[in-house]
Amino acid sequence: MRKINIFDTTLRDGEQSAGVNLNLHEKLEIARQLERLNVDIIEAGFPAASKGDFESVKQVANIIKNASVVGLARSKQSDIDAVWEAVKGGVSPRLHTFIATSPVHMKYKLKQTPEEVIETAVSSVKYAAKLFPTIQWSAEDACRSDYDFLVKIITKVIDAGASVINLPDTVGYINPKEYGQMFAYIQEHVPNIHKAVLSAHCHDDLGMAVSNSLAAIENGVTQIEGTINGIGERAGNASLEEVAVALHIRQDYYQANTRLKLDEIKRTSDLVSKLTGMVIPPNKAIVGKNAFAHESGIHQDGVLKEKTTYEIISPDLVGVKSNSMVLGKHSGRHAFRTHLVELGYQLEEDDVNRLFVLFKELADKKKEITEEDISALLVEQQLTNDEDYFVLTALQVQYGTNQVPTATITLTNADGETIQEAATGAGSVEALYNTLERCIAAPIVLEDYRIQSVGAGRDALAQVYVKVELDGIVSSGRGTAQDVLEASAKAYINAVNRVYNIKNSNQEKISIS
Ligand SMILES: CC(=O)SCCNC(=O)CCNC(=O)[C@H](O)C(C)(C)COP(=O)(O)OP(=O)(O)OC[C@H]1O[C@@H](n2cnc3c(N)ncnc32)[C@H](O)[C@@H]1OP(=O)(O)O
Ligand SMILES: CC(C)C(=O)C(=O)O
Repeated sequence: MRKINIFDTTLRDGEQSAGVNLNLHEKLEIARQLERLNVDIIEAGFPAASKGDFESVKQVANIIKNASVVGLARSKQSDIDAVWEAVKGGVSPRLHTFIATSPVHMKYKLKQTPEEVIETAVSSVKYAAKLFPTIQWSAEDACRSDYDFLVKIITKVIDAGASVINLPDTVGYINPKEYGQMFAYIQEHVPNIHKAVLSAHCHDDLGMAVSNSLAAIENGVTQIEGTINGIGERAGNASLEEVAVALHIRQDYYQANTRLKLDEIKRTSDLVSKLTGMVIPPNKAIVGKNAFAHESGIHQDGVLKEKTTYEIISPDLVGVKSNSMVLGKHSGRHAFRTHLVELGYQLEEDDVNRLFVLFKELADKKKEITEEDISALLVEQQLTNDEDYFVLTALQVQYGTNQVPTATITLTNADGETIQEAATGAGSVEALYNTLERCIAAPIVLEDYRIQSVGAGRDALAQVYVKVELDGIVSSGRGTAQDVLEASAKAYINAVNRVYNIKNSNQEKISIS
């Protein structure tokens, strides 16, 4: 059985999904869960991109003990230095550096000749080799590159010190047969390729990212890069849970496996979905709500007689629980704490106590509290170290079938001042958002609004995700409440607060001495 290393880039390429921006606490929470899932490598960010990115890579490197933490860098000394400063405190620091190798990227983007690109790549790997024990080098847009040019540059970067060679399908263009052939060609023609681990990194523009990753494995690749739930730039990356479960279920065919604890998959997927606001489609393989639901009579009959008639994956395998314990207003601190641990959260006693108070408040309003409610509560209350520039103090919305909806809102700003405004709209949510825009006194464009219920039942919590644009910065926000309008207001304010936090963290680009 060949061992396949899993390189998780949820925190880097995953965060490149339009509208997703995770704060430091959220990144640390995801990193801890990735460690529980047992991924081999965590790409925690691009340290040269901003002070915030630098800090989060650094903190992830400091807390993760069972995976190698890597940062991304262009072929530039300042980017490489930023990665080193961020990851050097980690147990197994790594660099991931890249340069584009396709004719279109070299000519129009980099404005370099192929020979100059080789020179840039080799000199940056040589420079990095003085700092890093492990260097991964990627040929950006490898799949649209000339294969003989790839042979030439790969041979030279391995000689310069790279020990992992990644050939990404940056634009999601290739198909499985071609991707396999490309890796076969490289192994046949690069004389020193035995000194390097081969890695695949696929995008899903044509819906082939997972198939391409599996084809790469069939052709000698031993490292797969991807993200949880397949999030990422444009149509996303290869979904790691799909790759890992495909290898497990079809070991007979692939003769390869990962180290992942597959029963941590569902929890990881839920956490990433909640924190990024990227909702999982119900029919998504492995982690979708319907992935284990048998709907039609003939299927149900078959499953009742023998599960394997229609079930190739057991829900338990990936951590999907059929029976979740229900908490209510009579539950005590022990049951609550046990529940948090089962959900994978290790919190300080003070945080447990603080959340317990909120849990009791919710339990007074809601008959049964499910795991989903607790996760929503946690995500809402726990994972924010952002500064609150605006806090919702009071909210009133008037709505009647023959009346213009009107909202009145009171906010408190960072200086402790009270702001009160009222405005109308075509509907209640529009009235609410027109009023909030007045309170914040800045032009805010609402780019996306999504609402879903947390769990089932009439008293289910409402969870709202919004995407707003303010001063050229796009940010997502979320809010949870029993009332949909309160959840809508909270999500909007959360997104605006995040814009101000991003503006602050971007003001100063890091400079490493
Ligand atoms: C395929 C991928 O996913 S690559 C990773 C994508 N991730 C990101 O871009 C992270 C977020 N990015 C950022 O914050 C910014 O783009 C920064 C800080 C990295 C750079 O910002 P800026 O200095 O303002 O440059 P900008 O982004 O406008 O342009 C990129 C520059 O890097 C150059 N560049 C691109 N890739 C590379 C590379 N691998 N090596 C060296 N230079 C590169 C471009 O040619 C361009 O150079 P130019 O200014 O001389 O034309
Ligand atoms: C930096 C590289 C690996 C990348 O993200 C891509 O090419 O898609």
